[in-house]
Order: sequence, then C-alpha cells, then structure tokens
Amino acid sequence: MAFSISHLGYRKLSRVIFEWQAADRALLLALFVLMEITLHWIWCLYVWFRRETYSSYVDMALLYPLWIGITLLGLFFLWMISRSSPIKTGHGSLHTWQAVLITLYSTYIAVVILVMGHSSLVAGVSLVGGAMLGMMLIRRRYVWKAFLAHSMLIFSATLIPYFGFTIPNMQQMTATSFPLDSYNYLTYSETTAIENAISASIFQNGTLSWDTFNQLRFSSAFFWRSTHIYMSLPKAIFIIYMFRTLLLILDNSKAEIMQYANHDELTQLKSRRYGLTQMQQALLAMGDQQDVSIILLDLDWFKNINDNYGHDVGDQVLSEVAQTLLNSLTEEAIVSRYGGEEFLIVLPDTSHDSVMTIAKQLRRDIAEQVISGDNHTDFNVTASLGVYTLTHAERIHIQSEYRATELEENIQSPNNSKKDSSSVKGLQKSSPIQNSSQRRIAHRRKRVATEIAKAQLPIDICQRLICIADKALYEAKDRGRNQVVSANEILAAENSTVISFYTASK
Ligand SMILES: Nc1nc2c(ncn2[C@@H]2O[C@H](COP(=O)(O)OP(=O)(O)OP(=O)(O)O)[C@@H](O)[C@H]2O)c(=O)[nH]1
Repeated sequence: MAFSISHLGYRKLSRVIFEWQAADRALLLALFVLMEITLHWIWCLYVWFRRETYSSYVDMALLYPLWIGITLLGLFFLWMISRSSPIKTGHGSLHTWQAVLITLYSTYIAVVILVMGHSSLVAGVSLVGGAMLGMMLIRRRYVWKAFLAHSMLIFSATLIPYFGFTIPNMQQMTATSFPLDSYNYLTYSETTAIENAISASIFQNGTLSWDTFNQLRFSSAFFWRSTHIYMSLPKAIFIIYMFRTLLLILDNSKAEIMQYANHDELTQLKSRRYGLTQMQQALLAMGDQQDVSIILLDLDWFKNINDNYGHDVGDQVLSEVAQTLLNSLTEEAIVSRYGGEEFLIVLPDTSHDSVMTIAKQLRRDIAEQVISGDNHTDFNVTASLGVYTLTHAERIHIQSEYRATELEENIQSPNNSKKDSSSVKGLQKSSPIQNSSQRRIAHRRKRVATEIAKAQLPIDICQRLICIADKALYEAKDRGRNQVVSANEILAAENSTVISFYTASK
C-alpha cells in the first residue's frame, strides 16, 4: 500500500470496522457494554460502602434493586460473551444474538437514565453516543429501533410528571443547611437550580472559604454531577476515539481509492484518464501568452524485450523508465501512462524550443539507463518521441474557428445550440444510467464539456493535440526510432496548420 499510516490504533480499529466478521464486532460491543456495567457496579459498591454519608442524597431503597439488576445483567452478558463462539463459527444466529444484546442493553440503559436523571449528561451520551457506536458495530436496523424507543422514553419521562405520576429517582436533595432546610425529593432540573443558587450565594459573599467549599463538596448536586461525569465520560471518550479513528479510516480510504483510480499500478504514473483530465485542466488554465507542449513517448521494440527477457522484466523496464521520466521532469509536468509502453507528457507553459530540449534530454536519459535483467544480463532500451506545441497564437486561432463554427451551426439550426452539452445528454439517453456512480461520471463529463465550451475550445481538443503528436511519433519510428520528431516542424514543412491537420485526420 502506498500510504503509511502511523496513527496509534488506526490499524486495529480499521481491522475491527472493515475486516472483522460481524460476530467479532458484535462481541466488541458486548465487551464495551460489560465494561460500562462494571463501572456502574463499582459505583453502586462505592455508594453502599459510604452509605452513611450518601444515604442522605441517594435513595437507598432504589440502590439495592438497581445493584441486583446490574449484577444479574453483568452475569448475563458474561454468559452471552462466553456463548459467542458458535456464532463466530456460524452455527448460532448472529441476528438473534445482536437483537438480544441491543434490547437488553437499551432496557438497562433506559432504567439507569430514569433513575439517574433523564435530562442528564448520561442520558445524552447514551442516546446519541450509544446509537452511533451501535451503528458502527452491529445491524443498523436494530440500533435505529432502540434509538427511537429511547427517544420516546425520554419524551415520556419528561411528560409523565405533568400527569401526576412520579418516576422513581435515586437523586435525593438533602441540603440541610442553606438554601434548603428540609429533605426534598427533586428532579434533575430542580437539583441544578439549587446548585446554581449555592454557587451564587458563594459568589455573593465574595469569599471562597473552606466552609463554602465543603458545602459545595458535600452537596448532593455536586455528588450527582460527579456521578454523571463518572458514568458518561469514559463512554464519551471511547466513542469520540472511535469516531476520530473512523474519520481517519475514511480519509485514508478515500486517498487510497483516489490513488487506485488516478494512478497506474505498475508505474505509479497518472492513469490515462487522469492524465487527460489534468491535460484539459492545464488547457483551461492557460494564460494569454502561454504555450502548452505535449510529448508522446513510445518505447522501441518493446515486444522484443518481453520475448527475450520475459514479461516481468518488461514490467520492470516500464517502471524504471517511468521513474526516469519523473526524475528528469519538474513537478509541473503531467506524466501519465497513455497505453502499454506509451507515455503522455504534458508541459504547461512550455515553448516549442524548451520542449524540444526537454524531449532530447529524455531520449538520452532513457537510452543511457542500464536495465538489469535476470541472470545479470544488462541491457538498454530506447524510445521514440513525438512532440507538439500548441502556441498561444494557434490556440487563439482555434478559439476563433470554434466560435465561428458554433455561430454557423446556431444560425443553421437554432434548436441545436449548446451542441456539446446536448451531445452529452444524447449519450445519457442512448445508454440508460443505472446507478449513482454512472450518474456522477456523466455529470462530471457534462461539467467538463461546459467548462471547455466556455473556454471556447472544442470538446475533443486533447484528442486533437495528441493525434498531432502521434503523427510525429510515427514519423520518429519511421525514421529509425530512438529520436525526437516535432509535429510543429512537420506541419510547417507541409505548410498546414493544426486546424487543417485535424480536419484532415478526422
Ligand atoms: N511487460 C509488459 N508488456 C506490455 C505491457 N503492456 C503492453 N505490453 C507489450 O508491449 C508490446 C508492444 O508491442 P508493439 O506494439 O508491437 O510495439 P514494439 O514492440 O515496442 O514496437 P515499436 O513500438 O514499433 O517500436 C506488446 O507485446 C504488449 O504485450 C505491460 O504492462 N507489461
């Protein structure tokens, strides 16, 4: 793989998300749930241990059933995890396993949310974070259902008190000193309001003494807020870490896909399609006074290399020549593998004299390059190069010809305006579009066609220029190979122009 990924944990998580079997991912979720249950169990143990202090703001009558429930659920999840091997080997029903997992977990977390505060941090993290984590690891349909059930539950928990029912709540507000002097049973919002009142009183007095700090520290609001942080923070960190990694995976996958789509695997040069796209962009970006040059380079007697040394050595030649091209050219050059042993080089803002110097140097570099075949057989390859420079004067000429043709066609057939884009539409009709990727490609083609039309260049301008360079390449082969031939010189000798040449070659 062309990319080195050094982020800690990236490899492991990308394996989990992309390569692991569905059973392994479900197991990871089960382990995560078990970890969460363990945290809650430890909390119960801690509260029970310090029940003398905390019994005033934790409803102990609810703690014990909750603790028992958590213990039973923890044991059940342990059993489920131990039963996961038949599922991994494909003997058990993974879907049933996933459905039981999500139903139990949702019920459990719903109870925890209700008794700990349905508008608390725990509720928010569980609702959104839990759903996102679940979607990454198990069947999304189940997670959707659980998410909707949770949302409904929170909505009902908000409404129920207005109908005179009390939802069990472990939170007891017991600030026996200021601002309250009696035991109260309060909702989370009320608790928060009181906590704010305490803070305000401290700042009103102006001093933060140890007494006031203790008052805060031993207030139930502080206890419950710490509880919420304890219960939601590890989960939130885990989920954020998973998502950060997921985004990294997506970024890297996108870069990998782009690399595969736009580059030739053997030579690592740009692919033919990407080379042509970049050539079009280079033509569109040409300044008023700039010339653009192209070189079509073809290795000589390449078939003989394959025949004499084998296909692998042929491949090696191609990648070594590609490397030579990259080493000899500047970064502005667009170098692509145009065909089997044919390379297309586009040099934006390069005059004819310069491109001839560059092409001759490339020919020399390739001819001097020693290729080591198998059995220590060293040999050389040569290349023939066809060069063509589209000068800015010629480009202006093409543009005015194009404008004139367009105008003429519009006069003859007014309905046929926007010829280029309508021809693309025609293409879409003749080959029905089946999927979104085809639609995207068609859309992109249409956009490029519109851009080129705006620049007033014929839509097949790249093919025209390559066709001219190809003529020079053939001439180089005819003249005995291992040489550079300029298409501009051929055209000048024939006293023809790029337009007339293209018209003749169509
Ligand atoms: N090893 C290897 N060979 C390839 C690859 N692509 C095309 N070829 C071979 O390149 C050879 C091209 O042969 P020809 O088109 O006859 O050209 P040539 O032998 O180079 O002769 P001239 O171009 O006329 O000098 C064919 O034998 C193809 O099989 C490739 O990716 N790897």
